[in-house]
Amino acid sequence: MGQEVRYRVRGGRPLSGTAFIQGAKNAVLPMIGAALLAAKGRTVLRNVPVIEDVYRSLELAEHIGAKVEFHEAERTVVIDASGLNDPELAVLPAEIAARFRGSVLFVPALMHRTGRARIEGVGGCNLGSRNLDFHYRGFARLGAEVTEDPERNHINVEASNLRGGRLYLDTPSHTGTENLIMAAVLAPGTTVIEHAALEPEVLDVIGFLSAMGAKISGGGTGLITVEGVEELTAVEHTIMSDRIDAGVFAMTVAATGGEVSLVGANLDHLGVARWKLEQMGVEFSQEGAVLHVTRDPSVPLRPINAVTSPFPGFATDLQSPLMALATLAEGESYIHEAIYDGRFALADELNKMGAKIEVEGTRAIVHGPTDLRGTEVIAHDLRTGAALVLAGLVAEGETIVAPGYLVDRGHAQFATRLAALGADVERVVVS
Ligand SMILES: CC(=O)N[C@H]1[C@@H](OP(=O)(O)OP(=O)(O)OC[C@H]2O[C@@H](n3ccc(=O)[nH]c3=O)[C@H](O)[C@@H]2O)O[C@H](CO)[C@@H](O)[C@@H]1O
Ligand SMILES: C=C(OP(=O)(O)O)C(=O)O
Repeated sequence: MGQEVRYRVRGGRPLSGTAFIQGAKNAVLPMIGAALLAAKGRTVLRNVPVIEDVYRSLELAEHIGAKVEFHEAERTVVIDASGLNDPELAVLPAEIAARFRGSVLFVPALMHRTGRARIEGVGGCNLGSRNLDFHYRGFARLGAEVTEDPERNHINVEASNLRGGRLYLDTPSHTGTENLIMAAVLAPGTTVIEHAALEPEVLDVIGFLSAMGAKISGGGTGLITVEGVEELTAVEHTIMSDRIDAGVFAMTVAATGGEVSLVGANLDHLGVARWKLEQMGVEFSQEGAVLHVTRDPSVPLRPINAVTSPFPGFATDLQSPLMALATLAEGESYIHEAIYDGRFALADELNKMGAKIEVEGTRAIVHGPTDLRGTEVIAHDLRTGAALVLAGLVAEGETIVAPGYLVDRGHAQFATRLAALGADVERVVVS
């Protein structure tokens, strides 16, 4: 039997001090995929979060022929993709690819560098249905042949002759936008993508690709135009800070009370989450690249209504910690999950801790305030895990959150960074 990671949390301490916000998971994963588009040279990525999804992504890059170095102490990744040209290796095997969502972001590099790709599985958080039809339909409109092998559950992509085309997304898919841009950057001619995502990570990826020599305009407007170029160059890039990590830390301070400085956090990147937290009683002040978060524990938190939507709307990835926070607010909070049809697994876990949450379809009513009690709870996905750690920090007694691997997928040194603020939390490895 392998090792299992758990988070052991004891509640009751206010937080204070400084937390360092990690580099963005949802920016580094597409950038590792984008680095593979450079046929020569070495790409250097800085401010890389030391998280499980990055390890999986680098394993996958090596598997298809790239050379990678992860200098963890320096949070720096070096990628040499000059060896990525063997069509026999153009396979994303389920044992790696099915463990994280970002594996789908390797398809454009495989299409351009080897002319083909076989996808044996794509993972990610289990949040209900998570289709990839926008990606595959877009690749097909650029000239790829995409076929499904339903018996083996594989997708085969043949892409010897990609060219620009007119593309659209039914909804502004985050990785869908990144993937279609990456498929277009080396395709001769002009590509136009309508209804593109506006997330800050998408803009960071566009900045990275542009530094590599790609010609992309319209980032942040919803209508992106890409002029295909012949080659891209390996460059150095510093990953933006992770707005979801920042949001989780801000909500944790909101829960425990206290005063914390978040180094690298950008209030503008929180979108509507900023206004919702302010309505609940959190105070923010941005001082250059440091965000101060304060919550007076003697003033009760106010309840909230929130509906998740693409940026700058309330981020679905912050919906779980918001639900945990709402259990402490004085009154009823209403949460509508409008991105995913299965992202309320947290409610039952919080109810085990004494919360009173009713779920009907994609809507939840949180009846607060409740006194949470520590117990053993299940992290069904990455943000459920983080939200349960948050709940544990205000619960009476001890809370055990497992499997911790899911938290480690997206939050680097989570326990260490919380403990530096005074929290009683440990990451425990059991065999
Ligand atoms: C690695 C990464 O960046 N992950 C983020 C990314 O996921 P991801 O890019 O997978 O999320 P999308 O924006 O694509 O998904 C949004 C919605 O569109 C649907 N859809 C998407 C693509 C498609 O081809 N067909 C389709 O129907 C999905 O099922 C979902 O309901 O954005 C999500 C929404 O902000 C975040 O929760 C994830 O943290
Ligand atoms: C849903 C998430 O990630 P992924 O898309 O990588 O599963 C997340 O980060 O909360």
